[in-house]
Amino acid sequence: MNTISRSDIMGTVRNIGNGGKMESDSIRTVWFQQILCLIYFEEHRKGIGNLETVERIPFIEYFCREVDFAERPSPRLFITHIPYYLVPRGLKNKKAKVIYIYRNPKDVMCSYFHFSKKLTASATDNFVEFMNLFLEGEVAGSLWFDHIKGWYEHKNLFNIHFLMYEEMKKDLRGSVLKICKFLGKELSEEDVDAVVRQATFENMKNDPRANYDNKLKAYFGIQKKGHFLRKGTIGDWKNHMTAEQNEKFDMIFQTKMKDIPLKFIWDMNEE
Ligand SMILES: Nc1ncnc2c1ncn2[C@@H]1O[C@H](COP(=O)(O)OS(=O)(=O)O)[C@@H](OP(=O)(O)O)[C@H]1O
Repeated sequence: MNTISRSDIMGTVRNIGNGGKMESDSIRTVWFQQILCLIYFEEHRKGIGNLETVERIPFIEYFCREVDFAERPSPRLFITHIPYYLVPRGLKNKKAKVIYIYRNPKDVMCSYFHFSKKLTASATDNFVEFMNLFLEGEVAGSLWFDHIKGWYEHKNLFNIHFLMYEEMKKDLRGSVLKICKFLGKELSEEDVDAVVRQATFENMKNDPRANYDNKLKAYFGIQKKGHFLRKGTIGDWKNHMTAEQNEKFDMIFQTKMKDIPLKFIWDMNEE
């Protein structure tokens, strides 16, 4: 896919070390996928039909052997975790819109740790080891810091909007309205209510079209217990990291992110 038409949207969610979403890339990724489906597809919003979100909005880089991107009807919506330098060149003409969803990297790391433990080929079940791998970029998706810095430092090449997972969590309705505004989508109050209701963690967790429970085995060979939608909170890192680990993480974060003026939220009570 080298060209992208005017109506194309890529989301990139960079929730986890492996996360990124081209507007349409890594909040978390699956959350944004659901929100876009609810915004764009009336039947999804109304609960008619059983198409899963990943069928409506495919990944650019995974599970796409059966997908002919060029033939997809407009609006062409995609999600991805890939770094800015690997995206289709056509995105750089700014005709397609990109929404980059990012999450505080301590929660990204913890979420990724639990996801990774479910993988048949899990790198490690040990959090300390995982943290070292994460901070060295030895995880799928490579180094979180490089991913977000790459997109941010090259933002002028794209028609891109950065959105924080934590903001979505604290004000889902306001975030849905921001997304609609950026995308030029006008929804009735009732439709916005329907989007927000079905995009909450609890409702999404119980929505087989959106929760990826069916996909864990099919896509990742995962047979272990647990759900893809695990906790969906802000600050779970406090349940994982020691004071010493936290200090180490903060020092690395401050060094690597010193020139990136994006806001981060680390705690549910933080404004
Ligand atoms: N609706 C909603 N509300 C709040 N949080 C949500 C929601 N949907 C998904 N999630 C959380 O997103 C985390 C998974 O991120 P990704 O979808 O980016 O994963 S992946 O990159 O596609 O593997 C994972 O985070 P953790 O729960 O902390 O593990 C999901 O629970």
